[in-house]
Amino acid sequence: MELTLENVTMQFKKKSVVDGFTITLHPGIYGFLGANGAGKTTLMRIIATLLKPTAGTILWDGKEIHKIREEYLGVLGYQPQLFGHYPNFTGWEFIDYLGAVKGLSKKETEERGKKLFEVMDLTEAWNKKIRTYSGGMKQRLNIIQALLNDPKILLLDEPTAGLDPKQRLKLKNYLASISSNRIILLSTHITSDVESIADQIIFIKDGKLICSGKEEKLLMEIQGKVWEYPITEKELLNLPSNVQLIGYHRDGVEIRAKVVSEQSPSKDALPKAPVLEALYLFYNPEEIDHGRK
Ligand SMILES: Nc1ncnc2c1ncn2[C@@H]1O[C@H](COP(=O)(O)OP(=O)(O)OP(=O)(O)O)[C@@H](O)[C@H]1O
Repeated sequence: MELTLENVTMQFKKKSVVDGFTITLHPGIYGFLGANGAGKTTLMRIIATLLKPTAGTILWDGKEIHKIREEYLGVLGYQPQLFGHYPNFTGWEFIDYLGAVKGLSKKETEERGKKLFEVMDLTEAWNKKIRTYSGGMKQRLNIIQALLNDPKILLLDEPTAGLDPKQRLKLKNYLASISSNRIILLSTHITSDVESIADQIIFIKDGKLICSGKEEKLLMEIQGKVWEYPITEKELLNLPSNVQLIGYHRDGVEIRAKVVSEQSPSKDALPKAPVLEALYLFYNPEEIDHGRK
């Protein structure tokens, strides 16, 4: 089971928003990390065959996906960021309808749908009209429809948006439990969404693959470069460009800053363990908010 992206490129008005993306995916969870506008959604839409790339190919077990589109869509589940639900359908009617569209029998839809409503904490709302759903409820219905056909390739575009911490955890655990025999690509810009569940991390920036691999391996990049130290308010607002702020907290009158820096930023700096958020900020330094706690 293998999904291969070869030099996938997408240009809009001659601007490459996905640029020579090459990677091979195997069963497991891939945390797809990148800032807003990095190209995650565009690449997912290309993998879902909704967009045809300007250049490059995607192969599912060696076959070009557009040549086997019908077969390919049968193994694909896609949760887009925005999803046009039918407001006058109940949650269940919507899933029942999509089950038919996906070619499932009534029995299959009922069995899988029921289980997924439970997993997504939506059982109590199954018979309510979608127009009465909150944003988070619609998101959970959106995830249910992606999982309905028991897909071998599952594309989740910021699935945790609108979910509370308990629902996030439940979703994480569920994805971990089904990941051994399917490829799950989960896009997010929130590193904690994929920490501890992703088998591999993929970083995208400006449409380009920055790096990919196991979290521990990628963290080697910032090994020995994460520091914490006391800092004044003025210093905090005027950090040198080679010192990247990850966060800070106030401890009484003292402010303690956490940074990524090649060299120790202060004689009082203590080395800290590298974490995924630090690596994300290392690749996206312009995102650092100096006013953030
Ligand atoms: N149809 C389009 N026409 C022109 N530009 C587009 C189109 N779709 C996307 N873009 C641009 O491509 C870039 C990548 O967008 P994309 O939505 O793929 O990023 P993203 O990583 O998913 O971001 P987000 O986390 O905000 O969803 C952005 O600059 C966006 O404005």
